[in-house]
Amino acid sequence: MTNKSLTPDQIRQYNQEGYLIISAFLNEEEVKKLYHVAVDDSAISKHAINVNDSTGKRSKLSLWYKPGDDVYGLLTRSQQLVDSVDSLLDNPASAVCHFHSKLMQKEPRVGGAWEWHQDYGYWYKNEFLLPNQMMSVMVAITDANRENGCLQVIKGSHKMGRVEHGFAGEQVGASQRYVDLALKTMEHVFVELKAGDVLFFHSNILHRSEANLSDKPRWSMISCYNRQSNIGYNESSSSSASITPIDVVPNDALLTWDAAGLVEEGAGFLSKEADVALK
Ligand SMILES: O=C(O)CCC(=O)C(=O)O
Ligand SMILES: [Fe+2]
Repeated sequence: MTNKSLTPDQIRQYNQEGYLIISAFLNEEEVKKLYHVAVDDSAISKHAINVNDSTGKRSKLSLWYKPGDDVYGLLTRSQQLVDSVDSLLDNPASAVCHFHSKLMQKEPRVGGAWEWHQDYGYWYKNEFLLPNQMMSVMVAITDANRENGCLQVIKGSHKMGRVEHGFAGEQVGASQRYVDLALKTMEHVFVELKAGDVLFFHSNILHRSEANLSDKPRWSMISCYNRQSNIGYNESSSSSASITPIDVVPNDALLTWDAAGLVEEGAGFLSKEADVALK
């Protein structure tokens, strides 16, 4: 990680398009550490939730609320990541908080698709009122491309505001009618990332991903951020986490601190039954 602030141009681009890619956000050593810890992490595999797509293909994800002193937490809490988020979220007077993080494990030939949705389509159900104060950050742990099911976005669709969501198999998806209308005038972008690249995206941007039909895994970590000023009134599992300012750590913590995988007790893993948005 470097110590570079986002430029006014990058901030403008995020506001205009609803997403921003920063290439090589992590250096090679950082990616390697993250990857090796992730694939060996027994807490991650033990708490993995299977989510089927509409064709029955299975995606695995592990989700936790409290960013700790493990490698993921140190990345989520790093000065560079938190400062970048701070410069993109609305209401700079209020502190940046962590809503939840998840490790997305799209295994070769198994990893399923994600339907078109807005993350705020879920989070609205948690009764957060202010979508401009929420965002997701995807860190590519492996390369992500068309072959292994990279994320796709509809550029500028965050400006539509929240779209109606309903069930699509086990997942919650955005109204197909509104997706179709958006695609008439807005660009459909495949967000291909190299391991170590980071994608910042607005809580209301429409996004999806295809199944992984390749023989390469597609692993990524997604951290979701919120402002302290944005209360999730129906957010019990993390009631305090999402409005507790992040305990920021230096950028070099990821490499220099003695950090490994997730600690079972501290993280507060999600079980499928417990989540209002997955139900
Ligand atoms: O990992 C992906 O391809 C998309 C996952 C996603 O959008 C989500 O979990 O909200
Ligand atoms: Fe999403």
